[in-house]
Amino acid sequence: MSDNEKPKLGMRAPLGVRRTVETGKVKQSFSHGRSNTVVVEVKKARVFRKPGEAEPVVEQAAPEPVAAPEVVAAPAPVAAPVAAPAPAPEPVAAPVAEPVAEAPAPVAEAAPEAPAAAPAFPPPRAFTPVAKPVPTPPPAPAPVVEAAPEPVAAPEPTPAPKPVTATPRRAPAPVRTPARQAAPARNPGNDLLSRQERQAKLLREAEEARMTALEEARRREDRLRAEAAEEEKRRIEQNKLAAENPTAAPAPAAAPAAPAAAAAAPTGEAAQAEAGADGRFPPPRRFTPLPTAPRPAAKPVSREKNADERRQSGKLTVTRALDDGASARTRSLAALKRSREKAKGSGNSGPSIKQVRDVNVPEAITVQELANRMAERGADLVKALFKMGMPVTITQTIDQDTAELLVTEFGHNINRVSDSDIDLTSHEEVDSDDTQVTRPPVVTIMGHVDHGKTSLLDALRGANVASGEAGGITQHIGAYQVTVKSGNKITFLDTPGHEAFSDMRARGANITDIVVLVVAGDDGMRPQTIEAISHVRAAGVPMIVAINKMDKPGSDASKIRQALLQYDVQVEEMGGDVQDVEVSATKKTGLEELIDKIELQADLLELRANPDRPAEGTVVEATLDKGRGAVATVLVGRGTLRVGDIFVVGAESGKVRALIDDKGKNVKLALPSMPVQVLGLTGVPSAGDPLSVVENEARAREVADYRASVIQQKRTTSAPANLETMFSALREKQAQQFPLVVKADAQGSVEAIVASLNKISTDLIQVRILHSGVGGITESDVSLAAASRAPIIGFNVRANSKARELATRDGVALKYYDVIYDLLDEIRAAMAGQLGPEYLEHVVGRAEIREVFSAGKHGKAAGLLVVEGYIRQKLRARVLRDDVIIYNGSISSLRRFKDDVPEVRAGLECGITIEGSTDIKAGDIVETFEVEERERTL
Ligand SMILES: Nc1nc2c(ncn2[C@@H]2O[C@H](COP(=O)(O)OP(=O)(O)OP(=O)(O)O)[C@@H](O)[C@H]2O)c(=O)[nH]1
Repeated sequence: MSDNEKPKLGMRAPLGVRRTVETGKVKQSFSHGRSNTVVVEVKKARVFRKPGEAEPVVEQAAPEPVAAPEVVAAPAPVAAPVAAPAPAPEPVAAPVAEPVAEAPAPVAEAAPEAPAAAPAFPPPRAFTPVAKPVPTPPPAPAPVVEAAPEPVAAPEPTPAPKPVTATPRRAPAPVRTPARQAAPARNPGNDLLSRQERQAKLLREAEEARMTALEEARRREDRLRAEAAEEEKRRIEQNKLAAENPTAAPAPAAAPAAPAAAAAAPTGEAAQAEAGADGRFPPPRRFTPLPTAPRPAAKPVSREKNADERRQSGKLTVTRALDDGASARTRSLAALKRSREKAKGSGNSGPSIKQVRDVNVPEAITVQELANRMAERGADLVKALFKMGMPVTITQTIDQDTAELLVTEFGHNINRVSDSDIDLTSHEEVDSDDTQVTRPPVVTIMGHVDHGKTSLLDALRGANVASGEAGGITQHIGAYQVTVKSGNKITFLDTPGHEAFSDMRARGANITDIVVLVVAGDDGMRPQTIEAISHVRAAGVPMIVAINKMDKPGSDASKIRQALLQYDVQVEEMGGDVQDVEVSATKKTGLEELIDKIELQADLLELRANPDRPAEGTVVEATLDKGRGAVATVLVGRGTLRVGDIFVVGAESGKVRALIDDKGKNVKLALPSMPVQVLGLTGVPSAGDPLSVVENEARAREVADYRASVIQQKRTTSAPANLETMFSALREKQAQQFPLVVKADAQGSVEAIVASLNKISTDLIQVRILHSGVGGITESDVSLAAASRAPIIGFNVRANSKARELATRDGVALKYYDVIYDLLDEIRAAMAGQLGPEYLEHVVGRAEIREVFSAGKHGKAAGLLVVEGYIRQKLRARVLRDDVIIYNGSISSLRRFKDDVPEVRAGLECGITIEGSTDIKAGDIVETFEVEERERTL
């Protein structure tokens, strides 16, 4: 047919509308049970043919659908055989304005990865998978295209393209035509079904291939790890060898490692390994990086894996949160209980062997403490005691004998301990004569208040302490050492003269060698002079009488000497053996004579002590210093006290931190008879407490603890009940309480104040000391006082700022004193004020009832004869029958011969009515009395 030849009408293909699109749904199955349904459209290429041209038969290449993103991720090798089915039945120039046309590029890229496919089929020029996913689910067009090679991966023979060009093709296909035309299926339904089956099969196979690849990757990783471990091991061995034999060449040892390292490591590291292998320097320590394992698809999920995933993803889901809980789960309570029971069971499994103990039992011990020492249950001991007929509680104290019964009952051994076993006994030791040297005498100045003790001591030591004392009276024991003209030393203790300091005086007398009794020549014997004489006598120490103030015009020494005789003190001038001396502290007369007499007395006493032994002494005074803590003034008795010595003092212990002498100088040591301030105590001891240096801190603590326990026991143990204590307790209950908190600057002051306050107490009101102590007033003192609404007494101490604030807030009265008698006077007045005024009854008249009448609504009227005093209207009256009061009230009316009278005197008769209906009879006595209100004094 020539070109000019026009087509004939009859040969033309009939016109018609044919379906150009085939649609169907494909269900995709993915890992983890996921699936996706994709609507697949199969577009048929529209081919324009010339009339009479035969329709080409092209079979549709299989792999249209597949839009799964998962599949995209599949490793490359899987795609190998993919390109195979690509050959387009028609060499169609791709550029079509449809997304389908973009497909060729990725396909072409995939091709080199599938060399196997290359020789089998010629490379496709334009493979257009005609699958166009209708976006029911999300997949975008791009992944679809990329996915193309993957599903085709299966070496599926079916899609093998048949070059089914039954009719000769026209060479230049019109550009507008689609890439190829899918062959119209003879039976579209069957075709669709078979395609879906194929699709499913392909997917399955792709999944299998992926799993195989993952498995391979895992094996490879394991192999690499094993190699790395082996290499590391080899390297360590090699290093060890090199260390053992440094001369040996490291090269041969390293050699085998090199290739492995090279294989495992990236190129740079491989080079280093080689360098190490040639022996010039030891191979560097290297860690072979391990490839990270790809995420396994469908493995049983382990907890570790979950943790990894959580770490990596950083996403929190409900499942993960729940998993978290599971991973953090600890042992259940039941498991814990079981394990405990098991442990208990195992503990009881063998026959338990009772441990026999040696139990230290003191003279008195609480049941609880004994149980602790025996390692037995307290309840068992109580039960045992109950069986013995002793119903005691666990906190009660039992004696040593009862304790022994219990100890033996429970199969232990008793070890009876007495106080002396724990406490120090060194004070009982006597130093041998050859170790002793002469020591200075300790002289205590005693006497009544204001008789000039401090002034005399001032005069002796050349200082002026008296002027600095509050109120001019001594309130502490001052301790001083004076070097006299002869070069000898004398230690003086100044005691307070006020009556409150009786204990201090007693203490002074007890630790002294000689007492100087100061009596003012112008005043004579006074109460505290007499008390001092008693103390001296009780202490059994010699006395020297110093008659002071002899410069004063009214002073009479002979009068004093005579007065002393009354108290059995016979001075030399009166033919006795007590030395006496006339002095004037202000004029400094008679001082030499006094010193001479002290030295003479000291010589007679032959005072000696061993300085080369652990020191022993007595606390003269103790205070709590703000900066230095507890400070004790100690008079060394024997031995030498040194800085660094460990000591026990009363119930306190410590280590000597510093020693300060009476002039305020730091000294290294204190010899016998020397008074020193000791720093380094754990607490404030009591004045009079003994101080002993011990070998070590443990011993010091042991003794201090023991002494503290004894004090505690004394305080808490109640006195045995008897009638006397019962009544006194009853009296105390009836009496009003006057609570107080006492704080003072020194232990002796506290003691004196508390003793004096207790003396003020009467049957009606009693001082109750809530707390007393040394040191400033603190918040805890205020809190304590506030609880009982008690005032706080500060003697030579003040409250700190916080305590002041607290006191203002809680309304606690802070009372400061520096003179003890001011303190006592004020407290006395306050106590009297709390009691209120007192009422005194004065009986003013007595009358005898002669007759009794009824007085209607006024009660009863009585005819009386006044026998004593007078009877007045409105006076208070009592009716007595046989000396027993049967009525107490007042007289409402008083008449004489029917006339109201204000008063009837003794010897006259009268009539009275008394308030209330009282059974009065003839013969009863009416007593009238007046009540006087008087201010109370204590
Ligand atoms: N004229 C005269 N006055 C003296 C003499 N000695 C002391 N005084 C005075 O007596 C007063 C009391 O003296 P102190 O030394 O404080 O008396 P004290 O015995 O120490 O008193 P307390 O410390 O309270 O026990 C002071 O005013 C002294 O000046 C003296 O020898 N002659």
